[in-house]
Amino acid sequence: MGAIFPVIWHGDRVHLIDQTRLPAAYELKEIRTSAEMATAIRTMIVRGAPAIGVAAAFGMVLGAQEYSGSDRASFLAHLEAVATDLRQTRPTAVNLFWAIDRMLSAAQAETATIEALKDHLLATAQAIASEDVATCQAIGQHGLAALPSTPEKLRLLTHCNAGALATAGYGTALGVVRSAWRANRLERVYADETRPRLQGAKLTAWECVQEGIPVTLLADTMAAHCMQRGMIDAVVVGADRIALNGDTANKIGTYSVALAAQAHDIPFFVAAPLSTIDTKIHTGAEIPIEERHPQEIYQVGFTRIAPAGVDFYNPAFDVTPAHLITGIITELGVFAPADLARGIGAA
Ligand SMILES: CSC[C@H]1O[C@H](OP(=O)(O)O)[C@H](O)[C@@H]1O
Repeated sequence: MGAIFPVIWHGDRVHLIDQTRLPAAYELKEIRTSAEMATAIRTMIVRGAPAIGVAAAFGMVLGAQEYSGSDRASFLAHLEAVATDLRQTRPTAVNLFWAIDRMLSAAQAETATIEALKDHLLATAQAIASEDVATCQAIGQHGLAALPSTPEKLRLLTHCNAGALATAGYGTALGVVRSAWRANRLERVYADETRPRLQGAKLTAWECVQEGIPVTLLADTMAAHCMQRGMIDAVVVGADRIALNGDTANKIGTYSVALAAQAHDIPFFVAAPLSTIDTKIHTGAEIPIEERHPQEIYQVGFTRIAPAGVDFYNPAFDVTPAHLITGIITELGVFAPADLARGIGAA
């Protein structure tokens, strides 16, 4: 298999890799309406912060296609309604809101006709996607330069899936992995399975196998043990929202990995595009944490693993405080958390 692109524009509709079917089956889900795109994001057919933003951008294009009138004001009102639906799909990944806002800004363009404006919206969504692939490749290169210089071939641990499937292509944390592999600087990836949705087992392991990258799958409880045994040289994870002080929201369990990395003096990197940095918030305490259905915890496949009468708590993300993060790898370069705001020109 060649490069992986989870969101593909196809004439007048979108084809999504159905990530709920991997690794058992590689299936494309056809999305023809903005409502179908909202459902696809909410049900994690497409997931991953940048990928959610790209999907929402094309959801706005589909929404524009659904308008058949000729009045600009009512067209813009229709787009705002579509944006509201898409905004309500998932609360944590700021890329979703960044992409929707960029599409609404594009809708303010002065064009001769509504049809020309629809074309402009499509071009904007396509730009968001192509820019994200280039951004991930830049993150990969900056991340490669930031990794420990020894050993020659590194053993990297990652959590969840911050790969091509979680972006427009190439990946953020897995973008660093891909760049290290292609530079002959990688021995193997240790992938946390990442309960409850198992993105590590189902998606990261799949991406590594597709690319021939040696990968060891770990139960989430094993990361600290592997660090204690000297099996891990560095940790690289993705992000869903980063505050200006560097506090980072990422998949649940990331904070635990960061604590273990600090305890064993192992570098812990966050890889994310600038579109993941929320310049409106100063600390991680302001990041909304999505809570998902308890069934994700009490059911594995078709098997219920907990008795009735049990309460559940299912936060999809946690916040790693900036002091546990060695560096934040962006397309502009790698920043210590304390330098992030100044580094991106937001100070
Ligand atoms: C490229 S960052 C992807 C980021 O999003 C994932 O969350 P989800 O699978 O729930 O969308 C996870 O936090 C990844 O690190």
